[in-house]
Amino acid sequence: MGAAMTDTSARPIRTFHPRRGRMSSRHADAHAALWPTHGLTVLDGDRTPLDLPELFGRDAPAVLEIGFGMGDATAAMAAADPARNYLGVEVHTPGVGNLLALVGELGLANVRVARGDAMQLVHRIAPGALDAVHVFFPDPWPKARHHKRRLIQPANVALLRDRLRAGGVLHCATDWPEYAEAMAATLDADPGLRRLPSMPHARPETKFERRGAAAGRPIADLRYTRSSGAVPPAGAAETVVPPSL
Ligand SMILES: C[S@@+](CC[C@H](N)C(=O)[O-])C[C@H]1O[C@@H](n2cnc3c(N)ncnc32)[C@H](O)[C@@H]1O
Repeated sequence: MGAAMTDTSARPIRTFHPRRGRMSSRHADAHAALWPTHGLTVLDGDRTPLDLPELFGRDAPAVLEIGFGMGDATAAMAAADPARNYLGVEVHTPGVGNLLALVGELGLANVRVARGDAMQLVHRIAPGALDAVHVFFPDPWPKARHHKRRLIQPANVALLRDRLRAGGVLHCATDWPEYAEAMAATLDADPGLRRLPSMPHARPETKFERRGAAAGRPIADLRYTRSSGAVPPAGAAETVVPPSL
């Protein structure tokens, strides 16, 4: 690939908690074996276009999963859906190692694993290139002063919608009722998205879903499709962290 295109103009607001974590030897072995062929490092500000058919070695409908955690649901979905390519992106290193281990153990040829900030990666994906985007149990950031860190907010939704093909699906799930309401309001307000009936069984249960359900929290699945009509260009602007943070 040619020289990297970078945008260093803005420092992004982070949607994730910095978390420590070490890879187990199973994760480290999988990382050593599979990262060169199945891994992708996401660098802040890198705007080099990502060629999805080149990344997967084949041209097939592509699903992006943002914040896959330990990757069990990603691996299960990819195994059950070999005709589509699955690109998972996560910042948590043990999760990256775990998904790579599952890729090796299950022999998944249709999975690629990106490490870094998902919204940085999304900028590198061409408009209309994705068949689906999955955002399962994103960090709820319950305190009002942290709501700006939530992944599902208007500028991010506009960017994700722009990367979907017409008819492509944005599927979000949360166990946090107040975030579910805010998500629905944001997604309903996007001019290029149309709500679909909820289909909770359209995905496997995730680790964080199990935790939420065990704590008695209700699970909300919100599915939207990108309309085929013209939509305003994505408000791809990244916001800047105020100096006080
Ligand atoms: C609450 S966990 C849910 C994990 C998994 N989807 C599940 O349901 O078990 C949210 C995950 O999203 C990841 N995450 C949050 N913001 C992210 C971002 N901008 N890019 C990549 N991963 C992100 C976090 O590291 C965390 O692992």
